[in-house]
Amino acid sequence: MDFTKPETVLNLQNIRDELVRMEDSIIFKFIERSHFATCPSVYKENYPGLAIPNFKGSFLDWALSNLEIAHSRIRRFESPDETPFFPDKILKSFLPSVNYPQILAPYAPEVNYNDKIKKVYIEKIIPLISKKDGDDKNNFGSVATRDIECLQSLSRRIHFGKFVAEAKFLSDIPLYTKLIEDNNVEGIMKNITNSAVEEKILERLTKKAEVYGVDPTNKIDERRITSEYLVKIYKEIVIPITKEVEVEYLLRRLEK
Ligand SMILES: C=C(O[C@@H]1C=C(C(=O)O)C=C[C@H]1O)C(=O)O
Repeated sequence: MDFTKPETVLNLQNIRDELVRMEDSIIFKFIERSHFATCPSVYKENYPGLAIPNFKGSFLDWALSNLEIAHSRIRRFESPDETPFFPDKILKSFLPSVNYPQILAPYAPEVNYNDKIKKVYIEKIIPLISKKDGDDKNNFGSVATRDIECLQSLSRRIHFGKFVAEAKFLSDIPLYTKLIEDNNVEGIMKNITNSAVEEKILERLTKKAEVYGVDPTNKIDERRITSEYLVKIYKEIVIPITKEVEVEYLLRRLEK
């Protein structure tokens, strides 16, 4: 897949192959995060024990927003497959623009589910993948660093739904035009859903989790990432939000 060649990006099989490759990255990043406790203080807004001068937000927000500012200066968010968590804070790059060809509709950057991704990551994924509950004050920095890796991988995977949606729109313009004109959200959701592909993903995740395993150094009384957890995360979070991205992108597709 080459973002300077739209035909390689809007090929549905190429997109699905890229989504498969992202599974490995997400699993390994979850395993890295699983070495630490939940560390709830990392996610608390203005937590007294983690006072950050001149900043309103959580320790994670400070780390993630400042990393995104640095990455924006080296052009990360000009790439069509990258969606920032703090779009209002990123800056113009000092590198020359790559001038990627237009692949998605102009409003695509406005389809941004990162607030929801961060919320569900903190509330539902962290309790599943952390090795135990509670704060580990010596590892707040490591935890935020691992969280950022997990969040950026989840964000890229879920927002790939825009490329899937564009590829599906182009594969049957009359069908999707009618559904969009009728604001038929249910009909769009039904038509973008491919249960066979979803089933295959969940089966593969089960096998991958068994093959990759989890860190054997985790102590007996510590939580471990199981294939059930990974399947649950994809089935209840990753795939549904990817489809929400597809539907929202398509609902606006006839905008001039
Ligand atoms: C990504 C696609 O669209 C939908 C979302 C999927 C997912 O998030 O894994 C899988 C199949 C479809 O229901 C696709 O068709 O490949």
